[in-house]
Amino acid sequence: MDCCDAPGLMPVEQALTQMAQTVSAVAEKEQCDLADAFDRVLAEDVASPLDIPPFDNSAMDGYAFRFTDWQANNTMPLAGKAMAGQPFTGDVPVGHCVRIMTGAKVPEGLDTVVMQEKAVVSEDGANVSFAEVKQCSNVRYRGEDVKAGDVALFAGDRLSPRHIGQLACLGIGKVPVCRKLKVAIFSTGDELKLPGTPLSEGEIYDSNRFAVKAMLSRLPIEVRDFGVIPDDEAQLRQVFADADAWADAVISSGGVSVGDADYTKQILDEMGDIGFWKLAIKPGKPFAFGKLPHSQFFGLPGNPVSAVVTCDQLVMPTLQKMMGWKAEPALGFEAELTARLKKRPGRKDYQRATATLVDGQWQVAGTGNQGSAIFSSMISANGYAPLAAESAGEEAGQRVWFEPFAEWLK
Ligand SMILES: Nc1nc2c(c(=O)[nH]1)N[C@H]1C(S)=C(S)[C@@H](COP(=O)(O)OP(=O)(O)OC[C@H]3O[C@@H](n4cnc5c(N)ncnc54)[C@H](O)[C@@H]3O)O[C@H]1N2
Ligand code: MOO
Repeated sequence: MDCCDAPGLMPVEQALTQMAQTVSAVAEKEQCDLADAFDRVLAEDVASPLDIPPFDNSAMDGYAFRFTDWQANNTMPLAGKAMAGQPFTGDVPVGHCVRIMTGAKVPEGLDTVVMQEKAVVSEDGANVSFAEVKQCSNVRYRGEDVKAGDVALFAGDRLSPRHIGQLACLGIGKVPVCRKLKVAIFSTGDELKLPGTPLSEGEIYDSNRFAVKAMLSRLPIEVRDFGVIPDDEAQLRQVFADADAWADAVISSGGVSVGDADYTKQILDEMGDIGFWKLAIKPGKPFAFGKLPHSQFFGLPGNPVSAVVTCDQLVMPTLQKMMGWKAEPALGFEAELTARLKKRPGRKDYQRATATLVDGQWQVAGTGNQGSAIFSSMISANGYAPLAAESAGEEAGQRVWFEPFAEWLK
């Protein structure tokens, strides 16, 4: 399908759908200690092995008794103590109350707890009176949070601190997780130098590999970095083969355009299948997706902003699916634009933008020069104002959609 004024270019949404349909989730599972499970992707539904809470317990520090005993006599002798972890043992005699702490098991047969602030203790400490009592108050019942057998967490959940807390509540020490995805990365280009080394004329620093590696490191992914590969067809072919033999996904940057040293397309064509090569996205039109003999291939454009934005918008959602992670769509909101955003119709444009809260209202402004080599446009931004392919720019005062940067860009 062509995209309006960008003939021959596939729309972003179509590309995302095609990629999602092409890839599948890693099949291998492993058992992981709870202590190491943070950030991993759950491979199976987890049903609770027990009721949570496992026993009726007190929600307050106070006194427990039978409501009917209190109705008979609102002053009751103390029969003993129930502490968290040290339950009251034996039977509570009729007409008696028990001193109880928050989290302590409510003794057998008792049904009501009154907080200590609402109790009056006799001078000798032997009796306690309660003026006002609501039946069954301040008791947390067995299974009221999660019942044994209920599915508490689902296959495809990425284990956040909240999920880790839930697994711990359930007493689960070993967690079934998906194997970590293996992703190989490399940059291509004779002009690229390692940061920290001096530049000769015509050279620049390799920024894409570092940015992409940092993004991948935010997810449960094993990254293998093949470094910078010069514009040499034979070397490039060897790296493609080595990366493919090891990885589930290979991500290169540079060499996907039409320049004399842009060998990537030719190699992918020979070794595997090209899914698509050009998209109606800005920045990042020459973005490649394809299949190598063993792995999926993503070819990021060389320009640094294009590389980061296409990795963020196209590669990361596809890797999420490969990781087995059933991720939610990105959150966003509408906000007022404070200055014009320039754009030509044709490609969906991920304008780097800053959202600011002014007098309780969100306002959005672009970050200036949106050139695909202007990396500083990423730095003052805290998200995107994505403009639809057909948009011819947006005026100040209009409301635009704003998407905060995903966790891996922060
Ligand atoms: N005749 C045409 N020329 C170009 C087109 C086109 O359609 N026709 N597309 C332009 C667009 S859009 C982009 S984006 C780039 C993509 O080019 P490549 O992916 O082939 O990348 P290179 O040519 O290797 O590099 C482009 C640019 O980016 C710099 N670069 C490359 N790798 C890195 C890196 N790892 N870190 C930092 N900077 C990098 C490189 O030095 C170039 O300046 O093509 C346009 N040209
Ligand atoms: O990918 Mo290019 O972003 O349009 O410079």
